[in-house]
Amino acid sequence: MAEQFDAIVIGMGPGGEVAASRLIDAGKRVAVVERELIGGECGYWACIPSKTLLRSPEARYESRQAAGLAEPDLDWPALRDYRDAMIRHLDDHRQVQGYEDLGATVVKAGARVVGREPWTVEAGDRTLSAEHLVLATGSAAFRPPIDGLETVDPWTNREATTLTEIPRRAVLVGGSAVGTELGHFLARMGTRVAIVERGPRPLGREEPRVGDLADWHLSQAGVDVRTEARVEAVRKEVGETVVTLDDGREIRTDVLILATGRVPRVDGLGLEDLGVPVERPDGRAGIPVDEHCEVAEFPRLWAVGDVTGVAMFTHVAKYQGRVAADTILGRPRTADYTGVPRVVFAQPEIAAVGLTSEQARNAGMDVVSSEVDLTAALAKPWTFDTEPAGTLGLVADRRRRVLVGAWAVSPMAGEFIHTAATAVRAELPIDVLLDGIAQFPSYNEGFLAAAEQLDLD
Ligand SMILES: Cc1cc2nc3c(=O)[nH]c(=O)nc-3n(C[C@H](O)[C@H](O)[C@H](O)COP(=O)(O)OP(=O)(O)OC[C@H]3O[C@@H](n4cnc5c(N)ncnc54)[C@H](O)[C@@H]3O)c2cc1C
Ligand SMILES: NC(=O)c1ccc[n+]([C@@H]2O[C@H](COP(=O)([O-])OP(=O)(O)OC[C@H]3O[C@@H](n4cnc5c(N)ncnc54)[C@H](O)[C@@H]3O)[C@@H](O)[C@H]2O)c1
Repeated sequence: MAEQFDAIVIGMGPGGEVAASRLIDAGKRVAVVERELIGGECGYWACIPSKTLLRSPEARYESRQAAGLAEPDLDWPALRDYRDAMIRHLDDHRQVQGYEDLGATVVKAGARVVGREPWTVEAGDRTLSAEHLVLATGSAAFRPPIDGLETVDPWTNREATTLTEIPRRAVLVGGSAVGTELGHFLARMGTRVAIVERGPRPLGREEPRVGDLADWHLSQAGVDVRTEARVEAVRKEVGETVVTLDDGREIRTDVLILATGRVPRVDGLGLEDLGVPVERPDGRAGIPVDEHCEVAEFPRLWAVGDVTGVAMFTHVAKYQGRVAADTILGRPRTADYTGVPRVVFAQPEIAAVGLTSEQARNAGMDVVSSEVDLTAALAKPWTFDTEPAGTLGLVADRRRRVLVGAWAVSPMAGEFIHTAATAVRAELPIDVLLDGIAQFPSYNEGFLAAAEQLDLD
């Protein structure tokens, strides 16, 4: 006999947690099913450990840039211990207890969907059924077809973010967000790092200028960035791994790290048997959802987070969790992704929002763009760093006189990009930006400087 609920949530990463919490708060009977750890990839093997690890080498480097400061020592065992505390020593019993205390049923097992009307799920030795089913199963590291890959025990984000010793040498395959962040971390910790990226520059989805600046800063950190290069084969030799590139060159390393993207986790969920699509209209993997995060033609089936393939960020997973839960609760919300910030926690931070110039042109806009060297335009970089760097760019639609995109490669870019995120989302008239009064001295003043460079007439 199935246990009855108002809603079942499969997968308790940030997307599932937000959806479940909102439904529980509203008094719904909720079952949550998690096969690993409540908190998901983000909490244990992605955002939390990576940002914790990045902070200490970043602060050490920043101390070199602040006048009159001596560089502090970095105590790796202490940083590692703090990282372990931040990932709760890979133990979620408090989270399980927390949800049970709130009245939810927690099932720690892999879930499989076996029926609809009502949605029926098997998890471990239990059968659960509910009117609403929320799929929040996230994504897993993509393993590219490389000869010999499995013979060299490659790391994914999981081994990299829970590392216990700093490797002497590392080759990162892929130079996007994961490759750039791990590249900075390892290089600043003393690892000899190479990044092998098949595209012409790192961070290929961003404005080309952003990729070029990312490349420059990685090189400054000592990373050997190889672009338009692919790893063809890898093999083990005594005590090391040999990486062969498509041009025949070889790199010798201690660890090979895959940073080649992620695939939505849909395997084993039983969705195909029920006819639920697991491919988006553009052919990419992911459960296609409408603007309420509901799966078309499958009423009361919802999907949130990485499994939707919309944008693989924790803040998007959480947003979709809010949209789906509120819609389930009878307060329909429509998801809008125009103002999603994209921050790579490199040094300095790399942040973007909205469209690139090319995307804006492809959308038929009358595109104007501008770029300012923040060190030439502002006082803040100089009060902050003795050897400052910082660049900010804007993309605007001349016809509507609104900002449609922005990017920055600068200290604190991950914070001040939110000014642009709000402007893009709200279609704030550029004239308001031009009449803006930002705090002096701040990086935010850069938006006025860059807006004044836009050729709007
Ligand atoms: C190295 C790295 C760093 C990152 N840093 C950032 C960052 O700084 N900021 C940011 O916004 N994003 C970051 N991301 C992306 C972020 O981690 C993801 O976007 C986020 O975790 C997605 O949340 P989610 O809830 O969709 O899925 P997940 O966090 O993947 O959680 C899904 C959960 O579902 C469970 N599950 C899967 N299948 C089943 C099943 N059949 N039955 C039961 N349970 C199941 C899994 O065990 C997992 O706990 C990073 C990613 C990586 C790899
Ligand atoms: N700070 C953050 O918000 C943050 C941090 C890390 C990851 N993430 C998210 O996690 C997801 C995964 O990130 P990611 O960097 O792993 O993936 P990605 O999909 O962003 O990029 C993968 C990169 O690997 C390259 N690549 C793929 N196969 C290759 C091959 N065989 N040889 C050489 N290069 C190859 C691609 O060209 C691309 O540049 C992304 O959606 C990202 O936004 C976010």
